[in-house]
Amino acid sequence: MTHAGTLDLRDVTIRLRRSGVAIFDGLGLSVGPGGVTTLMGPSGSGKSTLLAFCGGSLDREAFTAQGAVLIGGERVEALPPERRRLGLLLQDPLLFPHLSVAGNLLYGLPRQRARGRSERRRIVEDALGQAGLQGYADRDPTTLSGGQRARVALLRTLLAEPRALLLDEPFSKLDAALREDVRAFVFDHARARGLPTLLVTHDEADARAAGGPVVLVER
Ligand SMILES: Nc1ncnc2c1ncn2[C@@H]1O[C@H](COP(=O)(O)OP(=O)(O)OP(=O)(O)O)[C@@H](O)[C@H]1O
Repeated sequence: MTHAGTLDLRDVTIRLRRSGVAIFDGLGLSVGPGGVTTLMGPSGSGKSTLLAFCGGSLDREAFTAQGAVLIGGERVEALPPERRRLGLLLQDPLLFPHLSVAGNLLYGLPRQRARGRSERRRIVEDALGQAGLQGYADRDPTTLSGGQRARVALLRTLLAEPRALLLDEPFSKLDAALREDVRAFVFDHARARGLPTLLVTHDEADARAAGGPVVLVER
């Protein structure tokens, strides 16, 4: 199933509440279906803050924010995070330790998709097969390697059928070889599904692999 659309930010201004300093002032950007836009900039320049604004998890006690976030033309900035249908991946893949790999994968699955036990099993096996993780359904996620956890976290995000991806340094803890594999896996999926993707990274190789425009965020 594809969820083609664009991710647009319009006239986004985010200020530190205490000082009134603007971290972003009238920012606009547009990511097309399957495109990846990379945000780069020094530590503290506001990259994660911008993703939090898009995803609906901005700390409103610390920041004030104005502007629009549109997914496929629909304004979402006033919706609660779970209704924005954005896939967020962070540096540390957060898998639920009390659930199996299959339990983690099925966690965000839209209810109408997984009717019976065998259907759910098929969805899990298909997803694991795509990621080279056949046979991992019943594993305890705490026994997986970093790269395997990263893949499971990505599969879980994709199975939840997001309309766009927000990636906050999701490759930075992986060693070089694995990093290339997981990166290709993420970008290939984003392209194949037509998902617009915003990537935060400090790594120029990530930006090159993403292939899209790079936005430099200044302090
Ligand atoms: N909860 C908070 N309360 C007050 N200030 C905050 C809070 N979170 C972040 N900041 C400030 O907002 C600015 C932007 O931080 P942010 O984490 O978005 O930067 P970043 O570019 O993602 O940095 P890094 O590359 O280190 O992850 C920084 O000046 C930071 O100190």
